[in-house]
Amino acid sequence: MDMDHTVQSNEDQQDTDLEDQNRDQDQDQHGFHTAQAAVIIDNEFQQHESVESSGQGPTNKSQHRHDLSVLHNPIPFVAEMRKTLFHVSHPIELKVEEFHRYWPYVDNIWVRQHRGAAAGADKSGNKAIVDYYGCRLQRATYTPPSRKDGVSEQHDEQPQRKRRIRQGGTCRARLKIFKQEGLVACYRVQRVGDQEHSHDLDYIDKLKRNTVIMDIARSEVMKGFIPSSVLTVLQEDMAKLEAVGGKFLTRNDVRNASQRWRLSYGGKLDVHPSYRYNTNNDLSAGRNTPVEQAIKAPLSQQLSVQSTSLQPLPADTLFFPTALSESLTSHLPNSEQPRRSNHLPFITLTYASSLDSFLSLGPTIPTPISGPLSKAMTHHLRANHDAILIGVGTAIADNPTLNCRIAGAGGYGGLGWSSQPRPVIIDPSARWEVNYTSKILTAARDGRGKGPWIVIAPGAFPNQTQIDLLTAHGGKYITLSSIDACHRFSWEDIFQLLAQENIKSVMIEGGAAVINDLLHKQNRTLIDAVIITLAPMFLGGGGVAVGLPRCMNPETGRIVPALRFADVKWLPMDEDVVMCGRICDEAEQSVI
Ligand SMILES: NC(=O)C1=CN([C@@H]2O[C@H](COP(=O)(O)OP(=O)(O)OC[C@H]3O[C@@H](n4cnc5c(N)ncnc54)[C@H](OP(=O)(O)O)[C@@H]3O)[C@@H](O)[C@H]2O)C=CC1
Ligand SMILES: Nc1nc(O)c(N)c(N[C@@H]2O[C@H](COP(=O)(O)O)[C@@H](O)[C@H]2O)n1
Repeated sequence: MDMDHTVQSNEDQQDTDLEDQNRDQDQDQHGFHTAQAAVIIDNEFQQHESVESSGQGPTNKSQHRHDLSVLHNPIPFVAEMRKTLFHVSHPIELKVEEFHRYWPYVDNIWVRQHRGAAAGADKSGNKAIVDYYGCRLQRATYTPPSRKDGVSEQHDEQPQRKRRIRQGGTCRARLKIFKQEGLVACYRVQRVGDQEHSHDLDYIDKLKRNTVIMDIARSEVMKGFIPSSVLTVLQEDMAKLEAVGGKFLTRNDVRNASQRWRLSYGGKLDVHPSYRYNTNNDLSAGRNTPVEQAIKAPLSQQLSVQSTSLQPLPADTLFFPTALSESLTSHLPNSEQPRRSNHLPFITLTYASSLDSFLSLGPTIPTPISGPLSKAMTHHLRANHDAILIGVGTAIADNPTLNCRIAGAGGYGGLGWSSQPRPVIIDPSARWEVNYTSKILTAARDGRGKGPWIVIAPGAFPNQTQIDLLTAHGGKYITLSSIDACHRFSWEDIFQLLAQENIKSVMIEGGAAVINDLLHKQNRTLIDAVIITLAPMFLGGGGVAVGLPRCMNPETGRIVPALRFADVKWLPMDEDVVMCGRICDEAEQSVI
């Protein structure tokens, strides 16, 4: 790794890691002591100086990235995000926009130490840099300058603050962040070394507040409100405040966050209106300040306007009940059940069928079969597999997205590409004309899915535009050389190829040719689980059907069922029913 230059982080320059202890007693009615306030320039304030107005009066307009709306309409899963980015127990890929959205919630934990250039560039020549971070508690204990005769060396004329010195050098947790440019730009956050934090998240939240909390506090005070009343309002919904990291927010924090603004603001501060209304304690009775006049709209109205800047879950987000997901666990890749092969990925065969065993009305007619709940179940399955595989017939017929749209997956409230499976398309002749508008690429571009891998045979030559397009979206063509005289890959070779690409589980979605081939006697031993949705409908003749050839017992000459599943569970899902099962062993099958 080439570390060619060192950059001192903002946090390092600004963070004194000292907290005020004794300014509570001697404060004026505005919640701070003017003389003391002049001494202390808060580091968070400096960080956000650029966004604060230099104007003298309070403002009703949000000039902060984070204001009260962030607290009332938090970004989805914010508490989980903070935990994830505290532990970083596995590498996390984040979209650039996501990184900038989430990082301010954890910038009290991690302090940037230095920056380097990551080795090389990707095939498109896109450069990458790498930033190294350490836990805030990694730095040495800070000792303030010694005092002579009770007078500070730095601010002889100023009264002294009582300061708490935190013990440094106690935590060795470190991480690095690769910042990769390109069409699908990505920040990869991963741990350096194997040292865990020596403390929990609360511990660091108690020591230092993150940027979001300080922004919220500052933005409310800058509307002209007394810091202590702002604190009360922020603490009204402790669960929400805790979720964003503000469990230990103090009145001093609120004062510190707004210190510079208050010094430049000559006017009178007022009690926060929500404080007054909620406590039924009209502290500002009889006053009708300009600030109060300016903020006539109910808080809920102010919030609904501001919340447009937040990112709600996409409209197509799906939810799957926990109780049902627990019922499926026994047939999912991480179950205790031994797998068929240890060197191949866990293989789940899944599809939705009508009562007459059709997958669609016709080879080129996309056909909704699953109801809303079983559709959500399919996406739950997608979330639980590393890859999702289809034949090229399905890619051409359906122009599918092949992503996971369950709440909590990457792009649906989750971090980066978490729970997003890798789409794999078996296309020996490279006949799928993937283009910029293909849904699968649109999803990859939007960070709602991964770029597809297309498995082709030697002699298939996708054009250079398609190759470049796939690469730019994080996908690729993979040539599988072992193809038989009928231009077919063996399924074992396909799964081996995916295992080499570090795929540990594959969900086979269809279409009919793929399903029928895999259910065939010679291939079914590769399947670990079968999850089939049955919908209450007949599609009628002409559909694309799942079926097996007639089967005869060679010893008796009698016709027997072609296949019966074992370890079966039927799960009703609204109007549909889902069957989970496994393939019986050969011996068990012959008993049928
Ligand atoms: N209801 C449901 O759950 C689902 C429904 N569907 C429906 O299924 C239909 C599509 O099914 P279908 O037409 O059978 O197409 P498939 O999606 O099964 O694709 C079949 C093609 O994939 C390639 N292929 C498959 N297996 C292999 C192999 N082992 N080696 C090499 N190539 C292979 C072949 O391409 P080539 O011909 O180029 O050699 C083959 O013709 C669509 O109508 C779709 O809507 C699809 C998925 C799920
Ligand atoms: N589970 C299920 N139920 C249905 O009713 C279906 N039609 C399918 N089809 C499969 O899902 C793909 C579409 O996925 P996106 O919604 O575009 O992500 C389609 O291509 C089939 O593989 N599946």
